Amino acid sequence: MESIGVLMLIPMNSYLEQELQRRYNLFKLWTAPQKPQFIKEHADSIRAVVGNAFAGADAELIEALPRLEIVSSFSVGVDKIDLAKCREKGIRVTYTPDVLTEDVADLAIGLMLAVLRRLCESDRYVRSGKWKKGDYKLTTKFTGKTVGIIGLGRIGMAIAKRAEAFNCPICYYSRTGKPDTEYKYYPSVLELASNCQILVVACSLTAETRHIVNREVMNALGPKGVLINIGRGPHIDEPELVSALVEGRLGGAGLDVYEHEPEVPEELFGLENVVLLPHVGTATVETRKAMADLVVGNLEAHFSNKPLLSPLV
Ligand SMILES: O=CC(=O)O
Repeated sequence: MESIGVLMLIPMNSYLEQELQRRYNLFKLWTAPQKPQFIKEHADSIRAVVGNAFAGADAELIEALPRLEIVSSFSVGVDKIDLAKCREKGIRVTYTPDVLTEDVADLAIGLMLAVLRRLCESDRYVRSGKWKKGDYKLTTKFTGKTVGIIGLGRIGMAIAKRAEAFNCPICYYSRTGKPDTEYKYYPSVLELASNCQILVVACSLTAETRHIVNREVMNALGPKGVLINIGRGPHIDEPELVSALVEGRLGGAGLDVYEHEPEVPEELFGLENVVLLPHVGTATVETRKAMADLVVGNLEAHFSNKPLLSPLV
């Protein structure tokens, strides 16, 4: 039987790579010196693409792979995949929801604590020997702060549950109110930002949610407000974020994602009210293995004509 060709776009997880290699004819795009040439050469055998939060199947790649049947993303965010094109061509799309929800929500709470209690800055204070010359200054309490969540999906809800344990009142914005929660709903992000102390971006990135946090929203959050982003960089107007922080119009920020990763605006490096992480929301050994198993499980299901485990398209 002809072995099934699977194209992996970038290196993402060695266990996933191994498992794919055991089952399929795995093409690793990043190893090719001439990528377009490589795709052309193997287009006749590639039936699946595996991407992630950084690299997905765009229209050009989809057009270049006439036998493509499925895109299986090693991520919950699918903004790098041309979903409309996949629908149009009958290409299935799977992703990795649920298995990563806890890690991302944990990290969001970690960022809130890190920014308000200045955890990273105080760690630097100890390491640099400054403690010997005097105590670190007072910080801000987290327990009881009002947390506003943009997007009350799986991850948004998991953040809300965790923040509730810190006695934080919860409010949220989403396209429509959720009848099954008692959290306070605001019909606009501006109203949400005006009524919370910590604003968290937890929605998916679409044309509608790009720059959902703009200058006006940051001004509404204000000089004591804290912005947390565990969604995608383009949710926030980044140059506006930099000026709001530099000018003191925003109280602080905890960021796991950026508009042009891995580029991070250098103006942020010297700010003690900012915590910067390198897009690690799902980056634990346990969760990455569960994500890898789901990618492989979806491909196996597809190629044995069984129902997909986590289909999106
Ligand atoms: O950013 C991570 C993901 O989308 O899974």
